[in-house]
Amino acid sequence: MAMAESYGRELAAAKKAASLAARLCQTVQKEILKSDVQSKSDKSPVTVADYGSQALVSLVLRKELSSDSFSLVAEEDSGDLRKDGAKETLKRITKLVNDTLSADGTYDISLSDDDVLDAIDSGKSEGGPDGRHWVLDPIDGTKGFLRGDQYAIALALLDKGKVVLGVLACPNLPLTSIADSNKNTHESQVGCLFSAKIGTGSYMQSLDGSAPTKVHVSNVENPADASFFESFEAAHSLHDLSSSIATKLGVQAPPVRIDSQAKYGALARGDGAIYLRFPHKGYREKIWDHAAGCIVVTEAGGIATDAAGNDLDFSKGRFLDLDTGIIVTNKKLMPSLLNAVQASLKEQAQTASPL
Ligand SMILES: Nc1ncnc2c1ncn2[C@@H]1O[C@H](COP(=O)(O)OS(=O)(=O)O)[C@@H](OP(=O)(O)O)[C@H]1O
Ligand SMILES: [Mg+2]
Ligand SMILES: [Mg+2]
Ligand SMILES: [Mg+2]
Repeated sequence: MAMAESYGRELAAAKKAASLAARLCQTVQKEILKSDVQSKSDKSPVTVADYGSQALVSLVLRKELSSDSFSLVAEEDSGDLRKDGAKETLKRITKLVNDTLSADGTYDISLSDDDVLDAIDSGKSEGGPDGRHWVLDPIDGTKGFLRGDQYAIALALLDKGKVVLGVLACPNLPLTSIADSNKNTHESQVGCLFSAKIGTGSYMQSLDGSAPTKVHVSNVENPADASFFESFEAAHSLHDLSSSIATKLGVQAPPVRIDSQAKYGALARGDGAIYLRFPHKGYREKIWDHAAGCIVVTEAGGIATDAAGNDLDFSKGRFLDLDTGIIVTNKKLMPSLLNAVQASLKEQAQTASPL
């Protein structure tokens, strides 16, 4: 087709789905009970809110778009919920989903436990380079969520392997900049919804429903004035490597540690200028941890690449196939950031003890 796709209906559906999921997560975060936390086979935490959020997003997307070719690549699956002993947890998830739907009032439906399991399992797609695939992280930053800190509901759409739209709901992110966080965290209202569609820019609105306003990455050119974000969890990124890169680049300010793809949202509106993510060797990045964040930042005028400067490739299935790490910044800082990254990686390789 010669005419460019507009993806308007899809973006509206994605915003609706992520906002409803955010509401469910907020309900759970208010009353987090220890018993709500399950441990997946890889020992990472998963809560009733992760499952509930995934079920809700899947349901809303299918209701809003009623397409036969629905494909969803999502983090969670129902395996653990189908086990003996998970009945109560499943009931709680079903109730959370139904309560959220009925409070919203758009859809006059009530889901059974089986409907919820099926909705969760609609996220088993493998993605890939052909056709359209939704990509969902029902809660990104589950550890942050459990601490009462930052987390995000991250939803994106791939079309022929490219991210064409993304939304990030960040229920605990202040509407005003977190750069000067000591100053205003107490007064500032929280709950941001970022959204981006290819070729049309990035927007932010309040999760409570204000009008969207356009956001832009920081235009800092001098690294001395730049601040950078990295994962809160040291296990998720090599903090020593980031600090060596920052020193080489001439960054003065200490890193701002923040959970989840809220980092991409904060960067897209210029709260900080650089996001560095260097997982431990052997960790494979998943597409749902970056797809939405990536388009929110690039449509705000930024760039996200791997440590070699290559664009992130979301067309390879559930994993991102990349060289070493992910770096995100504005266009002016990228060349010097890439140099500093390469130099630090080289040093690291030289000092690593030979086998
Ligand atoms: N070892 C390791 N290395 C790198 N990344 C990992 C690792 N373990 C987990 N994860 C993924 O990190 C996601 C959380 O995002 P962040 O690291 O940005 O935030 S946080 O500070 O850790 O909360 C987190 O996403 P969620 O599981 O959705 O919370 C994981 O996909
Ligand atoms: Mg997880
Ligand atoms: Mg995640
Ligand atoms: Mg998650």
